[in-house]
Amino acid sequence: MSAAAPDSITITRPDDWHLHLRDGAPLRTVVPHAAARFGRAIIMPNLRPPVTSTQQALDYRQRILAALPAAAQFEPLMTLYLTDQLPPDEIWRAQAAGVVAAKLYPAGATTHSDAGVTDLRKIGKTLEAMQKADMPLLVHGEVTDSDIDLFDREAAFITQQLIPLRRAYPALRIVLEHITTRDAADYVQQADRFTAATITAHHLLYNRNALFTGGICPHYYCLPVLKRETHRLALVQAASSGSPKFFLGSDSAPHPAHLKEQATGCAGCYTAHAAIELYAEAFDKAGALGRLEGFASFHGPDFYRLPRNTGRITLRRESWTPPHSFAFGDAWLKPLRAGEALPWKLA
Ligand SMILES: NC(=O)N[C@@H](CC(=O)O)C(=O)O
Ligand SMILES: [Zn+2]
Ligand SMILES: [Zn+2]
Repeated sequence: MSAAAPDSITITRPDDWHLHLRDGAPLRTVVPHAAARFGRAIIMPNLRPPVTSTQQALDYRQRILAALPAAAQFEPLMTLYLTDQLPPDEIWRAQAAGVVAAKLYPAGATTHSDAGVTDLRKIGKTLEAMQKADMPLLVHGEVTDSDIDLFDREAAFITQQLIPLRRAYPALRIVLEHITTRDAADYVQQADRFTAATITAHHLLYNRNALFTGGICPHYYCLPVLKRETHRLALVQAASSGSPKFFLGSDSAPHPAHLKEQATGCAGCYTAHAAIELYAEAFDKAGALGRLEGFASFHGPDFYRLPRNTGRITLRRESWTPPHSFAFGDAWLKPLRAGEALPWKLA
């Protein structure tokens, strides 16, 4: 085939800069999926109870490592969950112990965010410590105000919260996580070098029609929710632009199928079983496979100031079909594209 549409692509081993692994028995399903693809992953701290101390992060890290297959080489990069009460000292303790970032969940914005921050003014001292320690702040960027339309909550967060935050802590490295709108892509693109964003595979592949095609489809429901096509196109453009501000964060967020399929189904799409394959599909569709390596393997470590991985992975243009479910502790997990063919396969 021509160079424009190769049948295989070999790239530096990628990393996942936004990943939910959960805890307990489900780790045995989720951790091997991530470790087969990625060298490292930023592990989200929204457990119940949340990971709010250095010791909890270190203990959680051990449980993740214990769930790794024998030959796997995978480094979980741990994060702290910010609350109104997190003492600034904890930032220094965490950094000394190798915790790489802290996560801002506006209280009530998403899954397991009830212990999150109720008002940014309450965590000023902690943010100051982070800026001084040069520890990145990871942000779920949605306002929680019920007066704001659900589809506008990311754009409102940028104007109401992020721009003032950016101004108040100019040297704080901020990652706007899982961006879903043209507004966010434009904001990050024009922001300074201390600001970056992650983009999920599902937001590159789908618009909000996926939620309602043929009936309500809870396995496409995540937060921030899928947006209209113009936004998806802006995300594809940002991800494949070559800009170092955008990098891979799958936001693979497993929930037992019965909790997604009930009357109030919970938010989160599971993609860890095929994450890099789904990104390859999105980049291929955009005619931008040549830009996948920068997005998946270089821009993240460069922003986090970590070395790039040295190993490589190969993806082949070869159809395969993810199973209908995976065991998930005592329950079942339904992966994205369950039972539907994917065009790219990990060699
Ligand atoms: N993305 C989601 O829809 N859900 C995530 C939380 C989050 O990343 O906001 C989860 O933990 O389930
Ligand atoms: Zn989030
Ligand atoms: Zn997430």
